[in-house]
Formats: sequence, C-alpha cells, structure tokens
Amino acid sequence: MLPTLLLVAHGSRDARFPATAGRVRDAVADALPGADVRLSYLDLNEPLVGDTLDEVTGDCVVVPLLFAAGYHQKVDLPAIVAAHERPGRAIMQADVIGEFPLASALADRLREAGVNAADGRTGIVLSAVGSSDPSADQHVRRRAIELSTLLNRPVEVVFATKLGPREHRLRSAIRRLRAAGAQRIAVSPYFLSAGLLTERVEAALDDHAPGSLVAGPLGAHRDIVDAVCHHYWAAASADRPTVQESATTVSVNAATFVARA
Ligand SMILES: C[C@@]1(CC(=O)O)c2cc3[nH]c(cc4nc(cc5[nH]c(cc(n2)[C@H]1CCC(=O)O)[C@@](C)(CC(=O)O)[C@@H]5CCC(=O)O)C(CC(=O)O)=C4CCC(=O)O)c(CCC(=O)O)c3CC(=O)O
Ligand SMILES: [Co+2]
Repeated sequence: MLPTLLLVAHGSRDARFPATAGRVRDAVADALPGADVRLSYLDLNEPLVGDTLDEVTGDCVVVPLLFAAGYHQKVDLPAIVAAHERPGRAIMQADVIGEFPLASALADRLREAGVNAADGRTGIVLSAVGSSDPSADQHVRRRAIELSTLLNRPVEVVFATKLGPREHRLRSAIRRLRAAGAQRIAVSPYFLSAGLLTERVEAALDDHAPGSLVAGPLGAHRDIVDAVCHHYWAAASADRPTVQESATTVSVNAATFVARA
C-alpha cells in the first residue's frame, strides 16, 4: 500500500486560494494513480491538517504546498505532525515544494502574461510572501537570481508582508529596474494562488506603476505537480525499512518517475 499523500496548503480568506489548491490536488491525483491524495490547510480553510491526520489511519507523507522553509514548515507543521504520531504508523513531512527548480515555471507564467524572452525592455519584480525567518527570504532571493539568469535581465524581489511605509520597497524596486532600462514592469508572483497578498502587491503596483503586467500564480503548473511527486517519493522511500513491500513498490515507482521527468 502506498502511503497517503497529504498536501498541506496555507489557506486564505480569498476563495481563489482553496479553488487553486483543489486543482493542484486533482492534478497530483492524476499523476499518482493508486495513491490516496488529500488536501488540507494550516489555517483559514477546511479541512485543517490535524483533522485530516486524525482520519488517515496508515502511513502518510505530508507534502507542504509552501515554497520556503519558514515558520510554517519548521515550527507549525512539525508540531501538528508530532501531535498525531501513533504507534504503528509513520507520518513523514516532506521538503517544501520550493526545494524543486521552479524558475522556468515562473518564466512560463510570465510568457503567458505576454512577456517574451526577447523583450529586454520589461523589468521583472518577483513577489513573494515574506517570512520572519531570514533563510526563507534568502530562498526567494536565490530563486530571483535563477529567474534573472534564465531571462537574462534584472529581477527585483518584493515581499508582500514587507512592502514598507507607502510601499517604499516596491517603489525602489521599480526605480532600480527603470534605471537599468526597463520601460515596463511585470510582476512574477512566487505564490501558489491569487489571494489577499497578491492583491496587495497588485494594488500597490496600480498606484506606482500603472499599466504593468502581472503573471498568474504557479497554481497547478506541471512543475508544481512534479515537485509534489518528487518530494512524495523522496520522503516515502526514506521510510522505515520494515515496510519491505511498500518500499519496493515505492522505489520502482520512483525510478519510473525519474525516467519520465
Ligand atoms: C493576508 C494574511 C492572512 C489574513 O490575514 O487573512 C496572509 C495570507 C497568506 N499567507 C500565505 C503564506 C505564508 N505566510 C507566511 C508568513 C506570515 N504570514 C503572515 C500574515 C498573513 N498571511 C496575513 C497578512 C497580514 C499582514 O499584513 O502581514 C504573517 C505576517 C503573520 C502570521 O501568519 O500570523 C507571517 C509573516 C511573518 C512570519 O513568518 O512570522 C509564510 C512564511 C513562513 O511560513 O514563514 C507563508 C508561506 C510562504 C511560502 O510558501 O514560502 C499565503 C499563501 C500564499 C501562496 O499562495 O503561496 C496566504 C494567502 C493569501 O495571500 O491570501
Ligand atoms: Co501568511
């Protein structure tokens, strides 16, 4: 028996968030026939992670639909997982999906919004949530460097929870891009879904750089699905060696997955 795959998304008061997370779940379930794929939330939507862990009886791999290992991945989720450990079953918390290469998925979303590779006149702002954990913000800055390398143009980072007074961080990002020759600004949201925080960045952009392009969030991009599958197999195959039969199944499938990827 394959372990249950429990996706954990952040949650939002914005209805687009659970709708998007649901599409990700469906795409993952299509990619993993034979696995029980479920979706839960840390907050603000239902079911909550803890309630789903109460329902799941067998082994379970928890895959966080988060990009950076910040507070939620390091503190919040491990505490919930620990509170649900029972003798005879394993709950494995996988890496965040941001540990998988996602710069080209961001570039795809920009292309869909009308930014083409040859157009060097568009300056890119990578927007992300922002964390109290400096290593999470550092992760976002590394992603921006990858995107900048891929698109061969400068990429500035802004954090939605840290725009500053009168959004001065967004304004200085725009100023730097213009100084480097940008005639138009495009935002690349390093977000799973549209939500209150993407909205906040867009509202600020309307004030400070009207007419800018905004790419779609990553949502059910193929690379997000691949990231989930990859982390699921990695966590499942690091499982206890006592589950001999399922370990074999898992490694066969992992090989298949690698061959396909
Ligand atoms: C709007 C709001 C909720 C509301 O008030 O309704 C909201 C919404 C969302 N957060 C999301 C994700 C994350 N949020 C954090 C962290 C924090 N989030 C916080 C607040 C708020 N977050 C409210 C705004 C209050 C304000 O103005 O500041 C902080 C300040 C305090 C707190 O959470 O209490 C704390 C920062 C400091 C700290 O780290 O402590 C991390 C980072 C981490 O885990 O470390 C991630 C994972 C990022 C990743 O994936 O890496 C997503 C999903 C985004 C997506 O689509 O991907 C949404 C959905 C949406 O935007 O609607
Ligand atoms: Co938050």
